[in-house]
Amino acid sequence: MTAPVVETKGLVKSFGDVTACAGIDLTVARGEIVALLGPSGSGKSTLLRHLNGLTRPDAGQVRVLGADVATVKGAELRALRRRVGVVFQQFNLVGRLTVMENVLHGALGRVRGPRYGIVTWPRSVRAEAFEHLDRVGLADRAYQRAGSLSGGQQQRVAIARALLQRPELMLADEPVASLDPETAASVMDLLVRVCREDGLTMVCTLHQIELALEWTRRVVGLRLGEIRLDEPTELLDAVRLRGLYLSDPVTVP
Ligand SMILES: Nc1ncnc2c1ncn2[C@@H]1O[C@H](COP(=O)(O)OP(=O)(O)OP(=O)(O)O)[C@@H](O)[C@H]1O
Repeated sequence: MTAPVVETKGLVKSFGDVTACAGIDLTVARGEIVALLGPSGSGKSTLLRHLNGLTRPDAGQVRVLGADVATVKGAELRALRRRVGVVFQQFNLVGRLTVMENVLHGALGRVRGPRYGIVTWPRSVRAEAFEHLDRVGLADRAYQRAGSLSGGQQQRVAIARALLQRPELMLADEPVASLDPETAASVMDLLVRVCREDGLTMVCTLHQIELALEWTRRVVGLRLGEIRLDEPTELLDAVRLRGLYLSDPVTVP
């Protein structure tokens, strides 16, 4: 059996007196497409940030692609981050640069030296970047300023940039929260499709129950920093998932 891509055991993380993760056990196998759902403040983003070493646990274990996130540092941490692509809610593109330059930034971890302008990148990397732009449907926008694109197009560029990293694990933190419903569905479709095509594992925080039900294979529901539900999507429905968002009896005034 191959080792899990993600394995947390008893993960605890607090910020002052707020406990964001209250002992999380989560195992994600290679190739799984997992949604993290739960109300605001339930710990979804904090859990996700542990998975590329942006946050370290106060207690418990976090293993990602074989690395121990509690202790990994220096070159080993950089190597882990190269293997983990991240897509953010706000796209995080450099708006004044072209679409192509933004995508090329995805290769910075494996192509040495500062790069100024597209032609300073090796031809093979440019070709690979162009392929990914084509996959996300934006080959014809390669030389346009990234800041001039719509939100949905910018997120497609961010996905192409993450793919150029050649990641094994894709993390997406509310990747469609800033988009209108139709665009959100098309970007989710793209994200899940490219992950499947490339055999990537994906963990994605979402606010929209319907998108999780339609596009992901497994839902992990968080509440107050704990996993309250972890099931294959096919066994779930919107009514059960909405239960995650209802107040706990103990917190009702
Ligand atoms: N860097 C930080 N400093 C202080 N508190 C933090 C920090 N990061 C998270 N928290 C707190 O930890 C709790 C969990 O936050 P987190 O962002 O993980 O929740 P979330 O489920 O992703 O919420 P949302 O859906 O609103 O993004 C919240 O109470 C939040 O205020």
